[in-house]
Amino acid sequence: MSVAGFHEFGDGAALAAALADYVGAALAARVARDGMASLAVSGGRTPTRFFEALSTRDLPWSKIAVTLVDERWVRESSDRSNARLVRQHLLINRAADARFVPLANDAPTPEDGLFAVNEALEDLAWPLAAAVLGMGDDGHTASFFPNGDHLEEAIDPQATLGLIPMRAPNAGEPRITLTLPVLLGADALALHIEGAAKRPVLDKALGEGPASEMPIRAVLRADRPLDIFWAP
Ligand SMILES: O=C1O[C@H](COP(=O)(O)O)[C@@H](O)[C@H](O)[C@H]1O
Repeated sequence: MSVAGFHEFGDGAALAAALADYVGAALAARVARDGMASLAVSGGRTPTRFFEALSTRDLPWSKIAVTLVDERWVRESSDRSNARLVRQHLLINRAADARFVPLANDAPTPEDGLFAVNEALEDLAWPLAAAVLGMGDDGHTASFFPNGDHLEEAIDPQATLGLIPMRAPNAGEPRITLTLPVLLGADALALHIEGAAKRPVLDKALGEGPASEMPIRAVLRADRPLDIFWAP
């Protein structure tokens, strides 16, 4: 286990400010070194406050590209779209100058759209400067779902594909997700968890058991530093 820091906050606002500082520092360092930087963020319900805090940070946003760690294969008009969340809550204020590379397109399935998404991702500065993961109540992260049809490939530390479709009983719609090695390659890797109900889920994930049962374990057990940001 390689948790570099467990950062606990009294509320989501304090967490959002600290996580924005953490991600902002990683982005600024990469732009200073390479002239450009990439950030991959999670969707779902949790990141809204963090996105809004990050959007106000004084960063060289025109040199920063934002993408997602995973996406539901829905149109951006759907309120299930992670891209929609990013556009509404992150690509605003100062961050409106950032370039956004979504993980979904108009193709009918993730398999049909995969090639075009991969092509778009090629333009990003790799490895990621920062990746921010979330965690679902079932212990999934990104779209690494229990019983996912491509879970084994997605969480293989030696995975050769960087992006993979995923279908799972509890995933809702078909998904697309960055794979474990791409996420672990980020300069800064954060796990953002909010809500008292998720604390026992995290504690269970930190215990013994297979990663297939709680795929977040693949990240928690990886041989690289991970910073956990938690608030009740
Ligand atoms: O479906 C997803 O869920 C997870 C967790 O979301 P939350 O609503 O419990 O915060 C999220 O990290 C992932 O990006 C998203 O696609």
